[in-house]
Amino acid sequence: MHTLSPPYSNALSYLHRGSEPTFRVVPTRITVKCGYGFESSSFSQGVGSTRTDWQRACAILSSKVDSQNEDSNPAAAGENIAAVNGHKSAVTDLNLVHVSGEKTLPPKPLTISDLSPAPMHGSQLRVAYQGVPGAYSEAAAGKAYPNGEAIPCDQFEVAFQAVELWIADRAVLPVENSLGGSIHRNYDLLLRHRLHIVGEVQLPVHHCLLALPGVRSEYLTRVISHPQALAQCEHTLTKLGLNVAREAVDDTAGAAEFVATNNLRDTAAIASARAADLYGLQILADGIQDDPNNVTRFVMLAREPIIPRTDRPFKTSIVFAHDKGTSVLFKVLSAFAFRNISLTKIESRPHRNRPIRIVDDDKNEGTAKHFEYMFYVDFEASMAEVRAQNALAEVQEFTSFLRVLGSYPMDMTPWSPSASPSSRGE
Ligand SMILES: O=C(O)C(=O)C[C@]1(C(=O)O)C=C[C@@H](O)C=C1
Repeated sequence: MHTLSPPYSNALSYLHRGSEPTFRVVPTRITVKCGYGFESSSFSQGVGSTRTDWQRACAILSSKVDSQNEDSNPAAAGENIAAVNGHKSAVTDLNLVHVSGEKTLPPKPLTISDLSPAPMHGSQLRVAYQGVPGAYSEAAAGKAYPNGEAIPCDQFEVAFQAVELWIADRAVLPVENSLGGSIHRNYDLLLRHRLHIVGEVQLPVHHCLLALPGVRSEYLTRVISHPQALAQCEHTLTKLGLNVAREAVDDTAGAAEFVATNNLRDTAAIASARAADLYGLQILADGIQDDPNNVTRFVMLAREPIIPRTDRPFKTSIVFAHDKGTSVLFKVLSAFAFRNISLTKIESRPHRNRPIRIVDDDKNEGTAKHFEYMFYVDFEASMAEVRAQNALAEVQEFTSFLRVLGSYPMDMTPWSPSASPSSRGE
């Protein structure tokens, strides 16, 4: 028998926990060594049409750029660690932030000026997302936090760390798409990091084929985009006669920006209409996703969980494993079925610590090699409901590892699929 990790170890203690930190450390002394300056873009703010424009307007939290700076400044190598007022962060593997010129100073105690109220009453939430302006993740961050300040990050992991290091207050990250399936990387990162899911947003994703002005589709030898976007448009590209090379890049808007800045007349990008505007590209084809109802589900992550409620529909996300492998799956799922709790998602990922279980057969017939999994389940109930607490108590008995990733309001916004070309009079 094992115990649930806080704050779910005891349903009552969970219910009585504060939902948001009352105070937070303001990272005024944290700098992001990205070479672009340290202003971040706001959702309401235009970012210009070229990379240079938006580089001026925002910083990408980039581990890559930081390591380039390291090369040019050998004295700083090995010192690129996160710090607030000289207090080093526990996380040192990504060179996310660097405090310059303070190498010899001992850590200073935090003072009252390092603390300020959580950004709940007027001040802007800083929301990390992966990609560059024009990415769907930026739109999802805007839907989740309409008055938030968008902070682009070059990798999913950087977005997680931005929240852990108080550079951002929330991260908004994709977990699954209705056509392309799960974004496995984020499932793995949810387990590796200690952030809590505090909400979800579902974003209709409407893809366009973008190219430089004047380029015709006959000239194209390559289409580039995020692998999910390429998967979501696979059949339509073929129907359009675009049997050209398809190459994966980090994000859809990054693909558009790459075509524009490198003046590539033989390459098209799959990205949003907003990316076309931002990077000065023309739309060769509109609505090229294979299904008009193409939706990506994003989760909102925070350092603290929210208090679960029962006055609106809630979802709870858990991850579990068992020493004896998949044999417990049926028992675990029956704990929900028995209480009429619907599951909305089930996903399995390789068990990180023990991906294979070797079992020698008693009858000397050989050795079975079982793959081991972590199971991720989303169910439609709030942790404030007794039936959910009882179900988890039962799941706990059947599993050797169980963690509640979050209990959060379901996205119930009215369905509005992205506008099709015909509905826009084209
Ligand atoms: O590349 C982007 O624009 C993203 O925001 C990433 C992403 C994803 O990871 O699935 C988000 C939504 C779409 O499904 C396509 C790509």
